[in-house]
Amino acid sequence: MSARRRSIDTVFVANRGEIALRVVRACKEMGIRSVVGYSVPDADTAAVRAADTAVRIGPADGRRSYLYPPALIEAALRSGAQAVHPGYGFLAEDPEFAEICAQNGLIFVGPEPAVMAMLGDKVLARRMMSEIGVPVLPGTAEPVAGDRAVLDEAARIGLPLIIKAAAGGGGRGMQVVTDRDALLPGYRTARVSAREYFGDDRVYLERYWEQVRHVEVQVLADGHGTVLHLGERDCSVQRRHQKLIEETPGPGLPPSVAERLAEYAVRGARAAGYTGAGTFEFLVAGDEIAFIEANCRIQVEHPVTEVATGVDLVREQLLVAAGERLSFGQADVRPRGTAIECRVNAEDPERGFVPSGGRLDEFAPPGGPFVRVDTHGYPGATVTPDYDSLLAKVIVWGPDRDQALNRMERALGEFRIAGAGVRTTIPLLLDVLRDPRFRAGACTTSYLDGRDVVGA
Ligand SMILES: Nc1ncc2cc(-c3cccc4ccccc34)c(N3CC[C@@H](N)C3)nc2n1
Ligand SMILES: [Ca+2]
Repeated sequence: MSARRRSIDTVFVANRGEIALRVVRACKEMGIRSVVGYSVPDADTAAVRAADTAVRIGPADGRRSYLYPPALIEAALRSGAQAVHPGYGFLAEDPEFAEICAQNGLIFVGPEPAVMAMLGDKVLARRMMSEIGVPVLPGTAEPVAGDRAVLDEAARIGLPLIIKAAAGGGGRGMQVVTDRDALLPGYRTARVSAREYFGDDRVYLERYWEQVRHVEVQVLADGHGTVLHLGERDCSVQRRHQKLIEETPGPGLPPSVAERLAEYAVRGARAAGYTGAGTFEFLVAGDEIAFIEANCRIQVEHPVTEVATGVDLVREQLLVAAGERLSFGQADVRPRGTAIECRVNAEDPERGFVPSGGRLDEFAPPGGPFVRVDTHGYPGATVTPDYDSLLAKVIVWGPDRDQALNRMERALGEFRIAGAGVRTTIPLLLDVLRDPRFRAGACTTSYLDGRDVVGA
């Protein structure tokens, strides 16, 4: 069934920070009116300043603003919007919110609610991918229920294993179990975390794969049967499940493995009936691949793919949401060179990465050839640690990885950020960029945990 075309002349942005500004910018370039919803502390942010209009949606507390559908829907309807862009985080992957938008005659910029619900359930997503022949790790076909089941399934799967929330994502609440005695305590902890973080305590087991790389594939699908991939992003350099550096192509990734990853992602998106921009995450070691989860949102690191391919993913999201056919095919997607993103967080690396907001007395992003900075910061802005600590994303392009890395080092060195109490992760990023092991492209997911790196 082909999507019908629906005209969008106003978009309500149900988000904040740099991604809200990113959506506003795409709207401006498309001649679409943008309306940003903001909470009290966000009244004078870059996104509010850039949007055509802005509507206050509630207090600082996310549960009564960015996470509160009645406030968001009411603001969207009052602003005359036909569509709601959820960004990432908050309600971006919440099927109920997508459903509420539809019930109120609003186009939700993302996949259908049922598709989001299926892919957002990690057990269902794993099962679907396995059924269409995509490799997954040994694990449970259902959420585990009860101590006996945990012990039996763990004996079948083997150790080490990882316990994950079925409704989870991004690594939050995961428990890695290396010996049998830690199984039941790990199971209980995982269930408490799952209930606390996601309001759903179902957990499942997977064999834990160490010394792997974390590689995700960007897909883009319209409502007329076209499903494309836009290449991969290596996200192995993370700290406590917070990605620090993302890059394309995957360093040392054999082309045959990259092709298989892309094919698996397209196969999964097509099987799920996916529409819009989505990401399929895999673990990779050598030529071994395992699917782990899918994301139904635009991701923080989407600029890496935009810079390498020249495709504006937010523009494409809005066109697909309006029922348009994609204007290009797979043969037109030709990633070039190397693109790298570093996330600059307002955290203090010297003090355990505690959030370190404050007034930005000095804020001068880098520039020069092939440097892009996506940020909501500006001189005089106050960065509130009320929400997340992401302050800026520095993305660079180079004809090869070495030149891109040199450019990133130069750009980060140029970034001037100062203010009372404001600290950022730039020093840590520079350390990583200068680390010969990172330069050699040999980092696995355990790199920053102090556990070492292995050959690519
Ligand atoms: N069966 C199995 N084995 C190893 C894994 C390794 C990761 C992983 C991926 C990237 C960074 C990590 C840092 C610490 C611990 C784990 C990771 C992982 N993640 C973490 C976040 C989410 N996107 C998927 N799932 C895994 N699953
Ligand atoms: Ca995820």
